[in-house]
Amino acid sequence: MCPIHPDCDHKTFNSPFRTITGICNNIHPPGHVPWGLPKTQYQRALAPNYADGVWMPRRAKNGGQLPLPRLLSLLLIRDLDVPSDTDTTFVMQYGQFVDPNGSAVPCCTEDGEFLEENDLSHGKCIPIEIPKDDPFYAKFRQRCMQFARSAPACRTDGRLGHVEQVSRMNQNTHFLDLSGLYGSDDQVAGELRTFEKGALKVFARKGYHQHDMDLHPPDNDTDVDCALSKAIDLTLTIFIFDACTNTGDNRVNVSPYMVASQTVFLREHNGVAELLMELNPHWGDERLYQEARRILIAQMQHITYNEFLPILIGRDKMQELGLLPLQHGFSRDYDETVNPSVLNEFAAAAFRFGHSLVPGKQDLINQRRVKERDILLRQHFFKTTETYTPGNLDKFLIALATVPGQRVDTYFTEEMTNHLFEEEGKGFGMDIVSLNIQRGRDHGLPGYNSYRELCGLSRARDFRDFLDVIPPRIVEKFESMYNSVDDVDLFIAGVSERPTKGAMIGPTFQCIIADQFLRLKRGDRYFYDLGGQSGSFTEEQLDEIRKTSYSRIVCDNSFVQFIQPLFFKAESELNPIVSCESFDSIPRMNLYPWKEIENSDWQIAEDGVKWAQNCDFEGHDIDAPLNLIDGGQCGRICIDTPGCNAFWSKGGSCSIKSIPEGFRRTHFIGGVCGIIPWKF
Ligand code: HEM
Repeated sequence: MCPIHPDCDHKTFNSPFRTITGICNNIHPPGHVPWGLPKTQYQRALAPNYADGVWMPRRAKNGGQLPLPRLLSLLLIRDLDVPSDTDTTFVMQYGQFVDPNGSAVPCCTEDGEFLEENDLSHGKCIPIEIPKDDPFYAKFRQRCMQFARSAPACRTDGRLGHVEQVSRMNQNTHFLDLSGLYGSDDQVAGELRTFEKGALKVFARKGYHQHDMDLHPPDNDTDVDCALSKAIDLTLTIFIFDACTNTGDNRVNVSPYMVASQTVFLREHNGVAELLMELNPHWGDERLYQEARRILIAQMQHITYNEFLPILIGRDKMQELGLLPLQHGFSRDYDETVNPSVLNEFAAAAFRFGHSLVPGKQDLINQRRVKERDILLRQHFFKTTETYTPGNLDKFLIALATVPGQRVDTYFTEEMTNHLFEEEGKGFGMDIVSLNIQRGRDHGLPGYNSYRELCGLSRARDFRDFLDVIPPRIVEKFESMYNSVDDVDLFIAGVSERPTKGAMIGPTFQCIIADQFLRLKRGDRYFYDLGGQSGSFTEEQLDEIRKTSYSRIVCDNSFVQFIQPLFFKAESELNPIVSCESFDSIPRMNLYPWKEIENSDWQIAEDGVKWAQNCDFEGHDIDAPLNLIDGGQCGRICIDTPGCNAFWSKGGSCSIKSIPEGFRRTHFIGGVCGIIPWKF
């Protein structure tokens, strides 16, 4: 049975707060599946290419087999350290963090052989064949690498036809909404909350500065295989039976770097909720939680578009698509016809560029910038124990800002290509490159050549036509492996492209990723800098949000004392290491614009906006929308006129362009900007 999604009611639609599941973000016709909800299908940039037109993985153009993914990986991928001159390891880590997006199906025998056909009757397996003479796996006698097909999604159009996927991993909403921190369904979201003072649950350590030592609470009930903890801190071993942390998304446990980068957001949420309570003692838990969540999501979106994307896709591309954040005022970019859902090409290929950046070791670097030690990735997949040792989280954070990042290329660490998710004592794991290539075929992604055309490059007729963006030594190998230029897999060709000027990635991945982030902006009615919406901030609030940087979040939520203002960029003359106390260099958001005037008539109900039944307002002569003010009063709100000189009055007009004496500027429900008499 396909899930039935409730239609959106008026109240939720007009709430200043986005829902946990993403429902009500888009306007959608009754009966249609709303866009961007958890466990709904990816959308596609190009129609799929399945061997049978429905679900069979893609085959070569001549109907034959495509080259074995592991052979491609062996031939094309090397483990070489190619550090970036300009960027830090954090670019990699943040990518994994924003990536907007079951039980394991056994597809191989315990001994690494293929299961009998009969045992594969569930049809979910397309295990990856390992060549007999594989230079690595042969010594372990492995011929079969686990690979379960992604689950088919219920099609949102309710029609029969080719299969669309709902990823095994992507249980989140499609939006950039920190669902990894807050959860994507109401039950999980509830489990993560304390229901007191708007706070999220933490594993609190006593005796330290408040929040600075809080960690994600341990989770003993997770479906990922987290190793038993041997936490060094004795007080911890009492509580932690299992080293998994409980968050909105289990993937946070994948490595200590990932845990460290998310923990600061957890602490930031609780810090913001606490400050909001000081400013607005009359707010209850729900209001504090929702407001803090709204601010946190805005901060994350700002960091993504202001700090991360310009490095990844380049400023020119951002400029071309109008993706660079505004310096002042509101954006008007929301377009209800834009589907924000994640593109299949993005999830199954392009955004996996990050796997090329993953370092083989994760470092612990202290405040004096001295490396204390490093840990090998293969020993730390899903083992977050290291982050529980006091002081280590700060050391991982400093390492993320200090160790040069890798480049996007065909150099991948062996930790990912031979030892991915290695179990203790086995000596081998899986190969991410093989998985990614196989995943693209599983999802029926057309070959690289089709995406070249989509992205404005010429459609290749001959392998030599790839030379415009791919180095000759790789093109030669493609030619030796693939029968036709149309057969080349998107993932492997994408990471092989030379980066576009000013970007980290080549033109094809750049085009797919840029399109995705355009959709995530234009298709999100709650995007942080959007004006005129129920979820809009006031201009003053927005100015504060724009001060956010990842460095400030780290400074405020860890013991890190010195950092460069641009966390994603290596330390340099223009980006020198400064004290966290230096608010000129690393500005801090001020929450004062969230202070609400206290007057019973104006209070916002706990659950957001409380609308009255009718609003019949006589004699309106200006084009300000009629609105119902909380408490049931009928009035008029001018929506963000330039300079925020809007005016609300019970019976007057809305045409006043400057703030008259005796009035002050404030914000109303839903973040609409206006002015009110001082006496309020
Ligand atoms: C320690 C680091 C990482 C590990 C161990 C890891 C591992 C994995 C694995 C095993 C998969 C599923 C492969 C499959 O069966 O199809 C996956 C998917 C993916 N990874 Fe990573 N990854 C890491 C870092 C990253 C980074 C840095 C990025 C991006 C910058 C990234 C982006 C993605 C995306 C977009 C997917 C597809 C998700 C989906 O289908 O919903 N990963 N990763």
